[in-house]
Amino acid sequence: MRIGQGFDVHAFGPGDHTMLGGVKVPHTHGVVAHSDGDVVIHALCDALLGALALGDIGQHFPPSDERWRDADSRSFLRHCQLLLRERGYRLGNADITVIAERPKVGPHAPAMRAVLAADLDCSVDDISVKATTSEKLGFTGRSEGIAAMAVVLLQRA
Ligand SMILES: Nc1ccn([C@@H]2O[C@H](COP(=O)(O)O)[C@@H](O)[C@H]2O)c(=O)n1
Ligand SMILES: C[C@@]1(CO)OP(=O)(O)OP(=O)(O)OC[C@H]1O
Repeated sequence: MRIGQGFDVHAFGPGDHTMLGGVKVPHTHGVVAHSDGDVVIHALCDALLGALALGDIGQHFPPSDERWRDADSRSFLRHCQLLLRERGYRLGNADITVIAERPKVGPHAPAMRAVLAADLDCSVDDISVKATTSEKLGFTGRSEGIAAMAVVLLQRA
C-alpha cells in the first residue's frame, strides 16, 4: 500500500461558475487559473502523484505550456490513473475536503464522486467529497479563494 496527500488553492476572479471535481458549480465568481482551475482534481492528482513519488501536477502539466490553457482537469486525472495502472496500483480510497465559505459543495458532492470514480475506474464508495468553511477566517474565510485537500491510499492491482 502507498499513501499520498495533495493540496491546492485558486483565487476567485471574474466568472459565473467554479469547476469542482469535474462538475460545473454555479457561483458568483470563477477562479484564476491556467487550466479550468478545479482545486478538487488538482489536489487529488497531487495526492496520487505523491503516493507514486512521481512529483506534482505542475511538473506533469507545466503552467508555462499552452497545451494546458483552459484544460479540462479531468484529463490530468485520467493521466494519473494511467500512471497508477502502469505501475501496478489501483485506488483503494480517496478522501477530499473543500475549504470555502461558498459555493456550497454538499449538494454537488454526489455528482463529483460519480465523475471522479468514473475517471479513476473505482466505485463511488471509494471516493469521499466533503467541505468545510473556515469560519470566515483567512483567505477562504474572506472568500478570496477556494482550497482543497486530498488523501489517497493505493493498493496493488
Ligand atoms: N463550501 C461549503 C462549506 C460547508 N459545507 C457544509 O456545511 C457544513 C458546515 O460547515 P462549517 O464550516 O460551518 O462547519 C459542513 O459540514 C458541510 O457539510 C458545504 O457544503 N460547502
Ligand atoms: C493545473 C496547471 C496546468 O498548467 O495550472 P493551474 O490551472 O494554474 O493549476 P495549479 O493548481 O496551479 O497547478 C499547476 C498546473 O499543473
